Amino acid sequence: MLEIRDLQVHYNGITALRGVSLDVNQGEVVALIGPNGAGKSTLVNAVSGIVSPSAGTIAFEGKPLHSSRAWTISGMGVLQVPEGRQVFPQLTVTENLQLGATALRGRKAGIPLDEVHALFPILRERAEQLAGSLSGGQQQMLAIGRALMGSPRLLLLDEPSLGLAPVIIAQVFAALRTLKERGMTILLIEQNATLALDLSDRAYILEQGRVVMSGASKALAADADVVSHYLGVTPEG
Ligand SMILES: Nc1ncnc2c1ncn2[C@@H]1O[C@H](COP(=O)(O)OP(=O)(O)OP(=O)(O)O)[C@@H](O)[C@H]1O
Repeated sequence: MLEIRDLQVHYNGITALRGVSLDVNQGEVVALIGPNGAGKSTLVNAVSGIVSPSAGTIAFEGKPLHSSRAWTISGMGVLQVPEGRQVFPQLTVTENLQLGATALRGRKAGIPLDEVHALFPILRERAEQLAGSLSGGQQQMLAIGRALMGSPRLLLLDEPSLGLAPVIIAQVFAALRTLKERGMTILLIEQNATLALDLSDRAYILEQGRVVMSGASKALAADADVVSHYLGVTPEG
């Protein structure tokens, strides 16, 4: 569904991606893990058209994306939940959700508001509250709900656990698991490799702009090198 080949991105002389190739198949959850500055956000920002690659190709269902604008890409159903949520603080929860539906642009609405409310009941309870007054966890749920209102064919999630308490992370990831069980295709960036490998089918590990390892998430989670480098514990521990 998504095919990335030899992708390179530079920012004013800084090389962020040095030839990354990656695939996401329909119905898969694919995780992208790696340390700070590895290039994870750059990769999803290139997919969604926020940054322009200097070389390489990105194709979604066979159609090239690498020279398309963000507006065109979101209209194709490639929808991003950005790092740091970025909800509209002066709009209500419901208004934020309604804005998400503008990404449909003629495509059929697949996920009605009721379903978003069922997934995140707090968004119904706080429907008329300004988004800026929500807690970080509630804003994360709103940011995911907003993307769902655009009926994503590919959902890009950038660090959904960032800055959240463990109990809230568990709620967010339970909702993501429900989406996965319904067959949603997801590319998930996570610094918390344990969470990412637990949810995903396959994963890529990025370091300094390169893929250093990839494979089935279960196999990676059982690999001693991955455990000691990325899961924050020693193989014995
Ligand atoms: N707008 C920008 N201008 C200049 N350099 C940038 C810009 N955005 C990212 N970089 C640099 O590109 C590299 C990759 O950054 P990126 O944010 O993609 O990494 P990341 O793996 O997502 O890390 P993080 O978890 O910290 O977001 C880093 O060296 C970063 O400093």
